[in-house]
Parts: sequence; C-alpha cells; structure tokens
Amino acid sequence: MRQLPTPPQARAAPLASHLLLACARHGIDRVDDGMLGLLALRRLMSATAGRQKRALGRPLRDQARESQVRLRAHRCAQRLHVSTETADSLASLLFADALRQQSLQDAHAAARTVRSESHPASDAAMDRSHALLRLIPPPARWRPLLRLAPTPLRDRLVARALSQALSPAHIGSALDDITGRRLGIEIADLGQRCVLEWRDGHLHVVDAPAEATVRGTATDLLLLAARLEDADTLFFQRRLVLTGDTELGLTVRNLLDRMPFDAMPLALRIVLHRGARFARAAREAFRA
Ligand SMILES: O=C(O)C(=O)C[C@]1(C(=O)O)C=C[C@@H](O)C=C1
Repeated sequence: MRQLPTPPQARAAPLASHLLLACARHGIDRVDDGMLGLLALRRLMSATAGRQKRALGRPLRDQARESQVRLRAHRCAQRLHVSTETADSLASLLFADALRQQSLQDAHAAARTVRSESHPASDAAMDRSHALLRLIPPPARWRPLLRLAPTPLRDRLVARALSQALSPAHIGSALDDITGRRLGIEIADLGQRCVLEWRDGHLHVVDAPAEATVRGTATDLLLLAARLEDADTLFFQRRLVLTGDTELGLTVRNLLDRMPFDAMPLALRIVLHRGARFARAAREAFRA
C-alpha cells in the first residue's frame, strides 16, 4: 500500500504531544508522591486506632466502620466525578493495609507479653517505644507534604529560628568575619534547601546562589546542631558533604565549633537536644 504524504500540522503534533505527555507524567509523579505522604499519615492514625481497639478489647476488623468509610468515599467520589468502583477499590486497599499493620502490632504485642514474663519491666517499655518509633515514617516520606508548604513561610520560620539561636546578644561578634558571605544548607532527605547570609548582625535567608553548600540528612544536621555529633566525624563518614568554596565552609564550621553551645537560649537547647535524640532513635528503630 502506498503511503500518503504527512500534512505539516500532523508533523508538528508529535512534538507537542511529547511535551504534554512529559508534563502530564511530571504532574502524575508529584501527585503520587503526595498520595504516598497522605498514606503514611493515614497509617499513623490507623496504628493509633489499632492500639485503642486492643486496649478496649475490641476486634481489629470493624465492618460497621468500614461501611461508613466506604459510604463517605462514594459520596466524595461522586462529587469529584471519580468512579465509585475506583473509590471502593481504594477503600478496600486502605482497609487491607491498615489491618495488616494492626495485626503486625498485635503480633509484636503478643511477643512482648511472652518475653515480659522472663524479662524486667524496663525491657518491655523499651520494646514498646521501639515499636512506636518504627511507625514514624523517615524524613524522606514527609518530603511530598513539605513541598506543599509555601517557600516564603518556610524561609520566615528558618530565619526566625536561626536569629533566636544566633542573636548577637548570645554570640557577640563571632560571625562578623563572614559578613556578606552566602552559605547553602541542603536537607537531602526532606528535599529542602536555603541560602543564609550573615548581615547587620543577623542571619538572613536570601534568594541568591550559595558560595558553599553543606548537605546532609535532617537527622544528621539536627544531631550536629544539638552537638550530639561533631562536624569532623560527620564529614569523615560522608554523612555531611561540603561543596563549593571549601574555605568558606570550613571557616563557618570553625566559627560554629568555637561558639559555646550554652550561648544559645536554654529553651532552644532543650528542644534541639530532645528533637535530635528522638530523630536518631526513630532512624535506628526504622532501620532495625
Ligand atoms: O477505624 C478503625 O477502627 C480502623 O482501624 C481504621 C480502618 C480503616 O482503615 O479505615 C481499618 C480497619 C477497620 O476494619 C476499620 C477501619
């Protein structure tokens, strides 16, 4: 069969289609990330529901509640023009996931009961906190939710926390040597980054390229800020990575090292310490 010549608009169409397909897929990926973030939140809540049902002596499966959830899902699906069968399948998937998670909790609780007969009470308490910590999703899973937070709000919060921690009243003129220099902080697992500049005796979050950047996970950066890990160990173990102007990075590290931790307000030190220890315990429990 002889091929007909391709009209010009048909030749232009594939490029537009390729672009639109790529854009649509990019959007789909973002939405999928968001849905998984929401699933992680739902699991936290269904874990609580599971524990309370156990405490009340109720069975894990609650068909009356499932019917209510399905009904709500149907109504919501109709409003959003999503097929009710799809909403129904999604509900079944969510119940199955919640029940699987709750049965696992049950199995752990049973194992603890057996062990507590031969172990001291402190072991049981440790097991319990370990199991709870395991339910906390690691920072990377919070990433899609954090992306929903507007950047100006995040920058304002970062700037306020840092100016509390590093106000001239507490640190004197220690950072004056790096006035006007820009240091980037990248929290790899949360997908967050910001550029800081020391100016007029305060730290500012600026919208400009960084001269040097320190990259690490949320937990490691928190451990560093709380002085529960030192920068040398973290750099040596490649848990912190410095890029760009290494000299600036090392100057900042030395300045922060020399700054006494108790120069920070007490409340902030307590929050940092507790937060860092909690994040480290959650990371260890999750890896175990
Ligand atoms: O509400 C509860 O009791 C839950 O455990 C949550 C949930 C759900 O995923 O929505 C899970 C299992 C039950 O059968 C009913 C509902």
